[in-house]
Amino acid sequence: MRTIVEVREVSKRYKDNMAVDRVSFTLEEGKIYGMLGRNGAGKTTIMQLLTAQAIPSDGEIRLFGEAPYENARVLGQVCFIKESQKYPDNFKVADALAVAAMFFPNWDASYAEALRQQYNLPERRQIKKLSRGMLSAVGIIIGLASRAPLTIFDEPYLGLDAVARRMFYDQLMADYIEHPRTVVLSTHLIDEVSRLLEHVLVIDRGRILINEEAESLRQQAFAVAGPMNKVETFAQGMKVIQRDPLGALLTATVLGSLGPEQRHRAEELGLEFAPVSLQELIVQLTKNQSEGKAAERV
Ligand SMILES: Nc1ncnc2c1ncn2[C@@H]1O[C@H](COP(=O)(O)OP(=O)(O)OP(=O)(O)O)[C@@H](O)[C@H]1O
Repeated sequence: MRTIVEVREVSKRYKDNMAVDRVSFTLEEGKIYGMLGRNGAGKTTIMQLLTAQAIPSDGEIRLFGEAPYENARVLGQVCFIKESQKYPDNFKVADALAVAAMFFPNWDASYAEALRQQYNLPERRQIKKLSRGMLSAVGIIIGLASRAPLTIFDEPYLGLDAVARRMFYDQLMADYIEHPRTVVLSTHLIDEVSRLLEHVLVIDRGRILINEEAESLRQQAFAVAGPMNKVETFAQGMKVIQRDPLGALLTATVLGSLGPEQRHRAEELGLEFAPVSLQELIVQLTKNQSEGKAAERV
């Protein structure tokens, strides 16, 4: 797979605050990445650096093999949808879509129109008069219909209800399958998007804590469910990272990979395996790793 983004030892300093601290990673063509992390971790700053909206204090960024700054050829291939997008004061929905159509070479006008109708966005309504959720829908439509080879969504769902968010995830998946491209999704709603993510980048205090395929992350834990006492017997001596009781039943999430011996023991006890929550796993790994890193720094 072709590498389309290379970030080498990049830092961004705001006065005495290191928002991004010597970060290196690559993004490959045709993959969906999750950029995850706590508030203030540095995710938006990294996305601004990638899209040339901020300049690194140190290090180097290459997009499609070139430096992105003031490089129209590169920036036409990148679509960055951010939560705080500003539009000119009297812009209508139709104007925002018309400008996007001019900017993005792969723009699909009929797809944009179909999405506009699905999200019930009145074409002639001024953007400043849209509700919060409708404003997010404008960003989502532009992000999807741009079909940009690198599309970045920074928490694109603010104000969207659960039905509309679900619509976005389904549309993203369907359109990505037909038109593969690289997508970066930054979100706090990890469980909602976890089925979409192929690769996970977890940022913590300006550094990368986890840079791993989602599938291999999922294999780092398993969940086992059944009568409470039997689950506890099974899990003795294991690292249980979460216990979800439901009446007399318990689902325990255990860190570690599931071997044939454990599978056999679980079967003997009549226990079942359940899917692991990526969100819970990331919370736990983040906790472990940042505690480890804090200890290293002492
Ligand atoms: N323009 C700026 N000037 C000064 N400090 C900034 C600026 N932009 C970001 N920061 C600081 O950089 C750090 C990282 O912020 P950033 O917005 O990248 O985090 P984030 O991971 O996107 O957070 P959230 O999930 O809350 O959106 C924070 O400490 C923030 O206060």
